[in-house]
Amino acid sequence: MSTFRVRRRIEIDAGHRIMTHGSKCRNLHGHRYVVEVECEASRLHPSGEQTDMVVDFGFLKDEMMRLIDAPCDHGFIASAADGELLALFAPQGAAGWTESILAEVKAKGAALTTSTRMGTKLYVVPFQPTAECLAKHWFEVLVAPVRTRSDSTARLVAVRVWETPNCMAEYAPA
Ligand SMILES: Nc1nc2c(c(=O)[nH]1)N=C([C@H](O)[C@H](O)COP(=O)(O)OP(=O)(O)OP(=O)(O)O)CN2
Repeated sequence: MSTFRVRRRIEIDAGHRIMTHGSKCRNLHGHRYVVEVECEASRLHPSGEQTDMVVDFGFLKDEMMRLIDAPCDHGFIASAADGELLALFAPQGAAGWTESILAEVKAKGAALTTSTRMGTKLYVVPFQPTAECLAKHWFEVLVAPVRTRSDSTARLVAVRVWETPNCMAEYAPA
């Protein structure tokens, strides 16, 4: 049986910190993240606007921009467990702000807000924002849209996240 594979990348700029890191990554810092998705199919579309494709690269870009770039580019990605960091973003005098963010993370798997002390973009996730965990998170948010946009032809098989040109993590469930 044949297998066709396609890959699509986007790049975003975002801040984060790894609060448990034993060294420099405890500091607030940023990366120009490269995020790559890989999809495969055993057959190409036989007809329609995606004829002879696994999935239109443009459709992959649309979904990556909607689900990764829009919430995270030029934002800060924070762990819901990083109370000291969330306190920096909490608006002064806004009682219950942290609790409502944590409730949204629990209900939806992540929370996006610009209602922060400086009005800046904050994306809160229920894990430490390592490259490994971000790859898994973005896999989970993209798996259904890839299926839908490809009319069930393409299957998302891997998400890769580069923090630097030299450091990459991959999530590819068995
Ligand atoms: N397995 C992982 N290790 C580390 C992660 C991670 O997400 N997964 N993250 C970090 C830090 O966020 C750090 O910014 C990147 O690590 P490091 O290689 O130490 O950074 P450099 O700036 O030295 O990278 P260069 O490519 O050499 O410029 C740490 N570890």
